[in-house]
Parts: sequence; structure tokens; C-alpha cells
Amino acid sequence: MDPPTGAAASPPAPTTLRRNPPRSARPPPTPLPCVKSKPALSRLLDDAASATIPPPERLKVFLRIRPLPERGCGKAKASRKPKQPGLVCLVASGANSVALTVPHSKLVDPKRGRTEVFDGFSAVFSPDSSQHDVFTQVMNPLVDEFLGGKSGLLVALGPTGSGKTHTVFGTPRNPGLLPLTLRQIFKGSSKGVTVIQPTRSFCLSMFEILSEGKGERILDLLSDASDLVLQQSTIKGLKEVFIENVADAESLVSCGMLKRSTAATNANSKSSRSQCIITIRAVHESADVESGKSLSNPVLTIADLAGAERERRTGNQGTRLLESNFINNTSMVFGLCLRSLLEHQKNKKKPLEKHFKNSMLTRYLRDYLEGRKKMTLILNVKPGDDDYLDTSFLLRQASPYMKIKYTNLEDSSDLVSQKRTNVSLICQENKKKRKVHKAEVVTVARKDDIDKDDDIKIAERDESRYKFHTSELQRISRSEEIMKNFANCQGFMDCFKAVQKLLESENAAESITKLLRDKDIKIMELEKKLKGLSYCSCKEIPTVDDTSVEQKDDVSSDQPARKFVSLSNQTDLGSSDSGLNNFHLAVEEVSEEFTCHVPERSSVYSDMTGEYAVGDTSVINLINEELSSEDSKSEKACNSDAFGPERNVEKEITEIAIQAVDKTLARSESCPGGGGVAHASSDLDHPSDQSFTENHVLTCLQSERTNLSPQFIGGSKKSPIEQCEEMEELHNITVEGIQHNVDTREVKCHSSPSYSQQVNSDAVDVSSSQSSLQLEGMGAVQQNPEDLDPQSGDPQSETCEPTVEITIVEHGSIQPPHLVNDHVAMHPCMLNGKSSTTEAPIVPTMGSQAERLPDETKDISPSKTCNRNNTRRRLRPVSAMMLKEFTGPDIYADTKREERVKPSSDATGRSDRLIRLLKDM
Ligand SMILES: Nc1ncnc2c1ncn2[C@@H]1O[C@H](COP(=O)(O)OP(=O)(O)OP(=O)(O)O)[C@@H](O)[C@H]1O
Repeated sequence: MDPPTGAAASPPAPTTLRRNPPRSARPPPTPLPCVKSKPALSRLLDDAASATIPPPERLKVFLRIRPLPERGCGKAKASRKPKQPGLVCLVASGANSVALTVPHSKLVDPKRGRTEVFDGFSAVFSPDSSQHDVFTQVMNPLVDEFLGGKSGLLVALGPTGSGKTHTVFGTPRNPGLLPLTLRQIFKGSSKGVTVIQPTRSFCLSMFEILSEGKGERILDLLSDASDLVLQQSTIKGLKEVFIENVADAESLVSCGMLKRSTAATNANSKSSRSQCIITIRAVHESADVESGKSLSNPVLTIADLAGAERERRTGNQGTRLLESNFINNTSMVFGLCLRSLLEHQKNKKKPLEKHFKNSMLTRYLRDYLEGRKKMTLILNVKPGDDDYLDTSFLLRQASPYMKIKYTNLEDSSDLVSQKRTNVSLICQENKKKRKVHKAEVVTVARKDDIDKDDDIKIAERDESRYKFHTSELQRISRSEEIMKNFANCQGFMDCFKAVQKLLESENAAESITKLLRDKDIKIMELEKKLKGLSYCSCKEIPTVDDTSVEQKDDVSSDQPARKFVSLSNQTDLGSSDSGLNNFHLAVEEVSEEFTCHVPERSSVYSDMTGEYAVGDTSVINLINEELSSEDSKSEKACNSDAFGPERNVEKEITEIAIQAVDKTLARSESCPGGGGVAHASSDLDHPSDQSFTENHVLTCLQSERTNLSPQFIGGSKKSPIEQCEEMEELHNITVEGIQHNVDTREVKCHSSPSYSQQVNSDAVDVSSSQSSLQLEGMGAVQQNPEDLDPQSGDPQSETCEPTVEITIVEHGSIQPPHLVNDHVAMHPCMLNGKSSTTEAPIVPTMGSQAERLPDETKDISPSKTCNRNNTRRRLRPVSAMMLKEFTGPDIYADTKREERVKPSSDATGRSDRLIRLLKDM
């Protein structure tokens, strides 16, 4: 055995001055006796108590200083030089203390050295201490307790290359603590106090915890089995080999050491890469018969931890570096557990942290790390200056562990009862914790599970809680997603609703707009009707105006004459009173219109400007003169007879108009532009023009008969209802008949020269015989085959004149043929010298049908289009007049309306006169 280490074996004292006293190396001051303060009785009791109750056992911490490495040790053989005395930083200053001196290379101020004394160790072994010395002081107490039935643990700590493996295992020549322990076990108690029962056997197991990537694994060093599983503090599947003698045991250990993971580093040629744990379990084959108690199975555990490594020193890379991390982490966790235990013992309020969970080693050694079993630490340090940091770190870290006390050591004699006691103690402690931390339900619940037997339940509970929280988190995240989607959908729905509302509002706006348009249209129609009514009420005979305008359309420059003609019609159909008034208004209107048209005509007909202006003005003057002279007569006649004088006024007005027009024409014939008459007649030569004119007139009648009716009837002084009925019947019948006749004639004019017979037959079918005669006469005159152009087949210009004349005369008065000629000649188209037969029919039809105008008047000068708007509605009364003149007697032939027919008899008379005129022509 090695000689016990002592002060003689320690290196020489450092030469550096101790400027700073050691912190905790000094023993605590002995309390001074206070005789006066305590009575004698109490002092006696204290002494007795101190004598009977030993102080609580503390954690034993031994310090072994390895000798300086020799030259050529490991990979660092070349780099390491033999240490010279005085180059060490750590020396044993006492049996229980060491002095750590800061090397000069580490000093900030080289002149100022600094030495730290670490005291309180159970023993300090100098570099020259033998293995036996270490075993005697470190391992014998543990072996004795083990053999006495108590479990114990020895852990070798220290940086790499500090001699841990050497201390534990040693060499064949210089065996370490484990071989010595085995020898001691089989030898028996060193002191001979306790004799091991022959019935007890021992089992040896050996395994290592090494890193596997970033994890850990347990490897059985005594078997070839696969990885072991750590459950609580028990390793499942660990092989335990019964050892019967020291040789077998040492053989097993030797085999295990061969399997241990080691590697060469810059710090150690055979550096341990794993935590190696050897357990010796004592197995009692029979119970203690005398005591009647089942003997416990103590376990003696020896752990050779891998030393902490500094990367700079080791130069590890790759796998070695991972191993270094694992080693350092395990060492750190081990130290944290001890520190936590120490803190907890110092301050009970501080919870015992569960750092043991962070590594397999600490989990396996939980009972020891939590102070329930005895543990002994042996710190291996290197004294060289180069190892100052490692040494200093270990001393600073592990020196406080010696303060750890064992107050709740388990009864090794009865493991079952000890376990129950432990459980009860832990439960009591947990109850206290529950009372203190009632509010912290979760933490308290977790603290309730300190009992190691409940670890499975804790794990299951944690797992269930984890699953529950995971499911809750998933549910919450799903709910959040749903809410987000719903929010998006809600926003989309809001947008959609807003769009729908917009569409609805747009639709409503459109419908309202349509309604407004309809209302506007209705309002405009009503306004038109109102204007028409007001116009009728003002002039009493609206047809007069229409007639006059129609003539104005035909010949714009002949408006004064047409006014008179219309006025004659008006007086013929209207009342005498209103007729006179309207006559004045018409005269004024004629004068105004004439004045307004003068520039237009002058611009268009430049060669006729002066004459026409003079002629028209003279006509107006003549009309005014005649009106002024005849005004008084008309008023008297109107007052005397409601209907009779109307005829007189009509005749008078007609005569006045004829006279005025005659005068005008007489003047115009004398002018150079008078040739326009013949020219105009030539434009109307074509029979189709006649038919076209009539056709348009009838078309106007069809389209505007509702408007014509009140106007037309308004002049007959009938009740509104009667007038409406009469006019409706009149137009419904006459329009169809005349339309048919005119269409027939139009066709006949272009197709066959014998069309007159057909026309006659149609006329007989539709209208009365009288009207048929008129139509026949017209047709005979218009479409006499003899009058047709021999070349083109078209009727010559002369044949058209009566037709035009008839049209004008039928308006209410008999007019001389020259008036008609003049009427036609005044048409701008004629005056422009356009002799095209296709343009001639435009004269009466320009305003009758707006739809035909664009096609039919493309070649018409702009001056012609100026009057189109006015000519539209002013042809209607003319047609109406014609209808009344030609069809009135036939329509009113009904016996029930004999009285109504009476007024039409006058028209019949006029028709007769018209026919006679035609015949005369
Ligand atoms: N007290 C001692 N007397 C003689 N040699 C020693 C002593 N301590 C250690 N050694 C030698 O130092 C070298 C390293 O020792 P050891 O392998 O035991 O260190 P270690 O702390 O186990 O290192 P690691 O943690 O890397 O395994 C070994 O060759 C060993 O023989």
C-alpha cells in the first residue's frame, strides 16, 4: 500500500507572498464560553446533548494532487517539459487545505502575487501520496459502511489527465481504490469490528455512460449486450456478476476496463471518454433469523468521471469535440445538483432543483445527489502552472460541497422501510409545500411528484398534459385560423353585401331614372297637348295654323298667301269671333314669318331677292289693308250669326287672300324669276309626285289623327265628346279608304295607263259616290294616259297642276289656278332649278314623314331642310281638310248623325265647286 499522504509528501511552499488571507481555509473560531449567560443546568444539558447526538455528517471531499507529469507522457510528451519545483500553482498547505497560487503568467501585476488557500477538505493528498493512503482515508469508511449494510458512493472528479482513472483503477502494480476495495471486501473489515456474514454474496456490475451524437447511452462493460435503459435509478438489463473472490472481481474489472471508451487527446494519451460506474452490491442470501428482519442489499458505487476538458488544451475536433461537450455537460450537471442541494440545505425555502434530469449520470445517482445516501468526493487536480485554470475552477466549484450535510440519510439496514420513510418524508415535505404554494397550482402539483416512485405517473401525467396542451394549442390555432378565415369571409361578405346594395341602389336609380324619363315624356306630351290646346283655344281653329304652315313648307316665300288660305279655312270651320281674332293673329304671324324668311330667301334665291321681298311686303300690306277695312264687317257678321257669317267671313277672307296673292303673283310674273312657276310645275309633272304627296298626307293623317281630331273638330263648334267621336270615325274610315285609293293610284300611275278604272272601283268601295267622283276626276286629270310623257311614260307637268290645285283649294277655299302655280313655284326646290322628278314630290312630303327624309332628301339643299321641322305637322290639317271634304258626307250619312252631317254639306258644296274648277281646268 502506498504510504499515507501527509505534509511531508506535499510540495514545497510557494514562494509567492500571501497577500490575501485564505477565504475559508481557516477553521471557524471557537465560541467563547459564556458562563454568565447560561445557567449551569442548561450548560449541563447542552453538553449532554452534544455528547449524545453527533453532529450531522457532512459530505466528504478529498483532494488529491497528482504528481507533475513526466516527460514523454501521452501526446504531450514532446511539448511537456519536466516541471521544476516552484512552477506549481497548487500545494497542500495543511492536512485539509491547499494553497493555490496564481502563476506569474496569469498575474496582471507580476510584482503582486496572489495565493488562495482552500481549507476544509476531508484530506489533501499530495503528489507523492500512495494509492493506499487514498484508499485508507477515502475508501475504507465507505467499505466499512457498505459491509455494514449501507450504500455509498465514491466519485472521482477533476480535469482531464488529473489522475482520476489512476486513482480509481490504478495499475497492476499500483492498484487503485476499486481493487483495494474488492480486496477489502473479501478480506473482511479492516478493523475487525464487523464480520461479513458468510451467507452474503456480492455482485459486480460495470457500465459506462457515453455520448452518442448529441445524446447519451449506457453501455454494459461486462457483457456484449446492447444499450442499456435507465429507468429512474435502475438500469434495466445491466449485467451483475457475482464475485466470489478478489481475483474474479479484478478480472472482471480488467475486462471492463478494456471495453471502456478511451481516446488520446493532447491532455491525456488515454483519456476517458465516458463516465464509468462500478457497482458492488451485497446480496444477503438469508434473512437475519435472530432479528427477524430482512437484510438490506447495500450498494457500493464507484464512479470514474471523465474529466472536464478545455478545447484549447485538448484540441478535440469532430467526435472528440462532441465527447468533450458531453463530458463537460455531465460534469456541470453533477456540480449543479450538488450546488442545488447545498443551497437547499442552506435555505429551505429554495427548492431542490431537479438538475439530475439533465444527464443519465445524475439521474442514476439521484439519491446521492439529493443527500439521501452518503457520497464521497475525491478531487483530482494537477498542480502545474499550466493547469491553474482547471485547478482553480475545480477548487472553487467543489470546495463548497464539503458543507453539504446528510440529515435525511436512508436506513440502509432496511431498504423497504427506508424507502417508505423516504416517501413519507417527501410527502410531508410536499404537503408543506402545498400549503405554502396553494396559489401555484401547477407548480405545486409538479412538486408533489418528487417521489421517485411516482416518476412514471409524473411522466404519464406530463405526457397527458403535453398531449392535452398540444391538442389545446392545435385547437386554438385551428380556431384562430377559422376566425381569420371567417373574418376574411366576413369582410368578403360585407363587400359582397355592399356591392349588392350598390347594385340594388343602381337598379333603383335606373328605375327612378326611367320613371323620371317616362314622367318627363308624359309631361312633355302633356305640355305639347296643353300647348296644342292652348294654341287651339287661342286661335280656336288649330288646323288653320297647320294648313298655313303646310303651305309655308311647300313654298316658303308664299307664307302670307298661305296664311290667308289657312285663315279662310279657319273661318270656314271655326267660329266667327275667334276667326276674326285669329285672323289678326295670323296676319301678324304671317308678317313676322315673312319678315323672318326674307333673309333666308334672299340668301337662297339671290336672283329673286328684291322682287320677292317687295312682293311679299306688298302682300302683307294689302292683307292688312283689306283686313282693316273688312274688320268691322266681320265682327258684325260674327255677332249676328254663329255659323252663317262664318261662311261670309271665309269667303271674304278668301277673296282678300286671293286678291293679295293675285297681286303678288302679277308682280312676280313680271320679274325675271317668274319662270320659276313653269319650272315648279314641271317639277310636279310626274304623277307619282301627286300620289306621293297624297300618300304622305294620308300617312300623316294616320299617325297624327288623334292630334288632328280635336283641332279639326274644334273648328266645327261641337261639343268635345261629339267632336272626338266624329273625328275618330271620320279618320278611321276616311284614312283607310283614301289611303287605299291613293296607294292604288300611285301604283297605277307607274304601272298601267288604265289605272283610272281601278281607282274608280276602289273609290266606290271605300267612300261615297261623291268622293269617288272627285277622286275619279282627279285621277282622270292626273293620270290621263294622254298626258303621260311619251318617252318615259310619266305624266307631263301640266297634268300635275290640277292635283296641286285641288290640294290647295280643298283646304277651304277655291283658289285660282295661278295661285297654285305660284304656290308651287315658290318652293325652294323649284326655285333652285332642280327639275328632277324624284325631288319634286318632296314638296308636300318633306315634313310628313321624318323617316323618309334622310333617304329622299339627300340632294336637297340645306335651305330645304330648314323648313322640314315645320312642315311635319302642318300637313296634317290639310289632309284632314281633304278627308273632311271628300269623305265627310259619306261618313255622316248615318241617320243617327244627320244633324252632324249638316255642316259637312257645305263642304260637299265646296267639293262640287272644286270639281267644277277641275273640269274648267
Ligand atoms: N498520482 C499519480 N502518480 C503517478 N502517475 C499518475 C498519478 N495520477 C495520474 N498519473 C498518470 O497521469 C496520467 C493521466 O492520468 P489519468 O488517465 O488517470 O487521468 P484522468 O484524470 O483519468 O484523465 P481523463 O479524465 O482524461 O481520463 C496517467 O498516465 C497516469 O499514469
